[in-house]
Amino acid sequence: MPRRDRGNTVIELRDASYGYAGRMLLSGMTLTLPPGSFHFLTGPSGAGKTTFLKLCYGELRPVSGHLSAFGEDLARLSRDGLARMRRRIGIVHQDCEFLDHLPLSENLALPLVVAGRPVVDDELRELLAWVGLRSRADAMPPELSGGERQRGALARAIVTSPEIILADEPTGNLDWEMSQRLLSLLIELNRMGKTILIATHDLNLIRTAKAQVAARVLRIKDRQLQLAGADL
Ligand SMILES: Nc1ncnc2c1ncn2[C@@H]1O[C@H](COP(=O)(O)OP(=O)(O)OP(=O)(O)O)[C@@H](O)[C@H]1O
Repeated sequence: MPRRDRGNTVIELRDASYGYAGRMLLSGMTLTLPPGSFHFLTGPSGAGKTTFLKLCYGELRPVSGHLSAFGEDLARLSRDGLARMRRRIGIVHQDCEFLDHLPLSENLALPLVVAGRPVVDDELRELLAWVGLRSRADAMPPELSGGERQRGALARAIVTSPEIILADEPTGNLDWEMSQRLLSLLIELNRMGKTILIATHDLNLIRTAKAQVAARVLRIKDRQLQLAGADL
């Protein structure tokens, strides 16, 4: 199926708003995420970071305004169209849930199976090695440490080669060394051309990233999405 990208936006919002049960949470959001860009999303707990990511991957739809992904208006996408769009997005969820009765390697293969794509063992092994989990392929998820789970979740998010990675507090429960390790994987993905958006509270992580990559910081404040200044 031909893709109708405009080529210069991965995610675009124009005056988009969202609220739960009639209570406005995010309003008047206007933003363009170009391909290959690197953004952080910050804001106090409860500000709406997870909600914003859910809007970006079509789990939620704006109550007003416009949101498009890869040039396609989410409001006009059919179920199939939405499923196709989601395959182009890798999501690292805050709780990085796995199916506990399947070994890590099979958890990683699941998105490929769901997408009807072949599972190539060598490629899975290579991906596991890239996130430093080569020796954990047969481990069951409950046996994994917090850092191993987060790296496993990142591997699972990118196994289908998505164009953008949305990560929700990917270093939330990690020590500083492991946070830096995860960040360096995300930076490497960005250097390969992937668009990255990371929700985080961790200002040290943002400072460390900004020393290595042209990262910009989005902040949710007073229900508005703002581009933060250079003061972080
Ligand atoms: N399904 C829902 N129904 C009603 N309210 C919700 C729902 N999901 C989230 N909220 C509320 O919306 C607000 C924003 O939640 P969200 O999880 O997006 O914030 P966040 O910035 O990611 O928070 P944190 O940093 O604590 O993870 C919170 O007040 C939350 O209670």
